[in-house]
Amino acid sequence: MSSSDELVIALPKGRILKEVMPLIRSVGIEPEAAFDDPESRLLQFRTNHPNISIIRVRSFDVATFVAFGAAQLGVAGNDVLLEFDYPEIYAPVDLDIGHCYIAVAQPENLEDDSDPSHWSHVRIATKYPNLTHKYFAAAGIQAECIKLSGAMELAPSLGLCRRIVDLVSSGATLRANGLVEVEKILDITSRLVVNRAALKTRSIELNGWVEKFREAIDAS
Ligand SMILES: Nc1ncnc2c1ncn2[C@@H]1O[C@H](COP(=O)(O)OP(=O)(O)OP(=O)(O)O)[C@@H](O)[C@H]1O
Ligand SMILES: O=P(O)(O)OC[C@H]1O[C@H](OP(=O)(O)OP(=O)(O)O)[C@H](O)[C@@H]1O
Repeated sequence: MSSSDELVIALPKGRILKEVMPLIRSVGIEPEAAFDDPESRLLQFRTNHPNISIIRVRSFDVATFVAFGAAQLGVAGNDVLLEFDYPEIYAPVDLDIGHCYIAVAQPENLEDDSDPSHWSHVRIATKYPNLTHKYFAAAGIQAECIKLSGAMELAPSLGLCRRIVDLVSSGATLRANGLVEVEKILDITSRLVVNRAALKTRSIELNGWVEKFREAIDAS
């Protein structure tokens, strides 16, 4: 499957997929049966539109596939978009799904100064080193980031660092691991993303899909 009029949509395969699929279906895109078969090892799926396929990848990789033009459309959280900050990605529609926020957290029994405005240097475990670095730099604080891919909440109790920057939704993961939120950084939702070059060369087609997603959100 690769011709110049093929449209590839990159979707995140993790927790957000079950919120994404009703939207994909509401704009009239239905993947082939293998998409819902847990035994299937397929990674690219045909749809009811002969020129449209769906790939299912890690949420960070959605941004990379779209930025490099390997996929023309996708769905990604603004956590991922801000972390990469790819100029090639345009994010025109807030899909109003994947609601959570990014926060700084630390052990509830941490004795030192927990007022961020008093810090000059912090060591932080996070999946978002660029975003974390920029956030603290804006406040004149140098952040030394230790990149993890998940389970950040383990880092303080095992002595990797004292603080983490991670996503929070219900707060249950922080609580279960003896951490408390110190500062909220940013609200997060998932966005429809488009490769900017493709938007120029295939503007009627891609703007048409952008409009359909907008209408689906407005109607929901
Ligand atoms: N607890 C949460 N509640 C709501 N949305 C979340 C939550 N955690 C993450 N998200 C959103 O979903 C996206 C994907 O989540 P996450 O990075 O945790 O992936 P995952 O489901 O663990 O899968 P993978 O690591 O394989 O990509 C995040 O980028 C974020 O925008
Ligand atoms: O506030 P809560 O409702 O507990 O949600 C927050 C958790 O959800 C995400 O992790 P996820 O479950 O996706 O696992 P991960 O550690 O692999 O990213 C995030 O990284 C937090 O750990």
